[in-house]
Amino acid sequence: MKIYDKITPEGTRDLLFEECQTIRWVTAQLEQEFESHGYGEVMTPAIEFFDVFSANSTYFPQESMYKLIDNKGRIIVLRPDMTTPIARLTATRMQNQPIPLRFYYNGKIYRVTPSHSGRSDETFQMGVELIGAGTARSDLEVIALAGECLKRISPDAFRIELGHIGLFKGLMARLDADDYTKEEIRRNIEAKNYGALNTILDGFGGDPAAAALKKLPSLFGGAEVFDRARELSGLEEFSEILDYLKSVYESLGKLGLGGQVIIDLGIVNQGNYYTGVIFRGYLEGIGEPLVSGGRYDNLLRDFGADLAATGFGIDINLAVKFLMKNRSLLTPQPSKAIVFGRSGYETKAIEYTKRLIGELGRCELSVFDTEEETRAYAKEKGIGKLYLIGEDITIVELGGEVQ
Ligand SMILES: N[C@@H](Cc1c[nH]c[nH+]1)C(=O)O
Repeated sequence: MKIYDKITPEGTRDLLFEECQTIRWVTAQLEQEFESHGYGEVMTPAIEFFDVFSANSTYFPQESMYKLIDNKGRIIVLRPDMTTPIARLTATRMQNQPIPLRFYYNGKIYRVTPSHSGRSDETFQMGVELIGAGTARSDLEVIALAGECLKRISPDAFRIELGHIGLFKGLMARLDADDYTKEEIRRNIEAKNYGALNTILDGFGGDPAAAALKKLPSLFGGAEVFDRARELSGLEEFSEILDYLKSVYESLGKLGLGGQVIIDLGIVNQGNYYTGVIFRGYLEGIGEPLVSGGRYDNLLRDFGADLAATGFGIDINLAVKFLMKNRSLLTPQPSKAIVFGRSGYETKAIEYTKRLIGELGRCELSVFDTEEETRAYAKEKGIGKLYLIGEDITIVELGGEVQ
């Protein structure tokens, strides 16, 4: 008698109608965001050789990967992420292209998650990779873009946690631990599981690196975290990293994200290719991170191209979970502006709308014959700006003329 013919494998499930529609809605939003910032779409196979994910070091723990054997006896894996295949693709297919390269992707990834964790093993993921740039500007571009994506899904209720993998890696390098123990330490820091973390690290006696690792998960909050970290013994030699992170934090504040960004020196993303700033994005009411990303300057070198890079992935399933709870957010965002052509300037208005779409994104043309009707409609739809096109162009902010 068959017992597995009516269920799907652990960590997977069927998706029906509304969930499918919501996935389409989110992916369309993010596609627009990525395309408008100059990212081009790439697709890679769902299966890759195991070697891709263990080129020079193992980027994901072996046991987190689904494996198959191909007809020549070689080990194949269902991709546990998109960043590594894109590094392979870039190194092998994109030589001699002007850098930086900007890629985005939309596909499924597969990771074995612990039983009963409630997490999916099969996840829809979208994301970007900015390859060939190691500058602070590129870190900022990518984190700000993650902020824009979160805003598209939830205009107000999101937060970004910012950290730097250099602290964790620097401390771990001083600890004489095998790969298994390292992953255990990483997982317990990530889960802020102080009890289990302390038990493992107590095994290293009074090692100052072990003592500092115990403190990492508690180093989160606002700008004061930098001072707390500087005072901590074991972290003295990381002042350059802390200075850099602080400057990124301040720049994000200038970009209007100050209220949304918190520092968390205890974020240690899975995927051991990270080398610099790392970050996560959360939506209100969803405990797991929707966005996960950061800098990985050595991964492409493993494939033969010495290129710095940064990027992030967005868990579309979590975005859908959030949107199904907050359905009102699923309505299309209002246009940023409406353009009304005065009598005799109808075609000029059409041309101007096209130009504004390029500048602002979503804009619409007024098809009313009067300015009054246009204003009333704009107010009702929550459109913030009205462009009046005549001999001159007048911009009206809802509520008052500014030009
Ligand atoms: N591939 C990472 C996300 C990422 C993209 N670029 C950098 N990081 C993940 O799946 O978590």
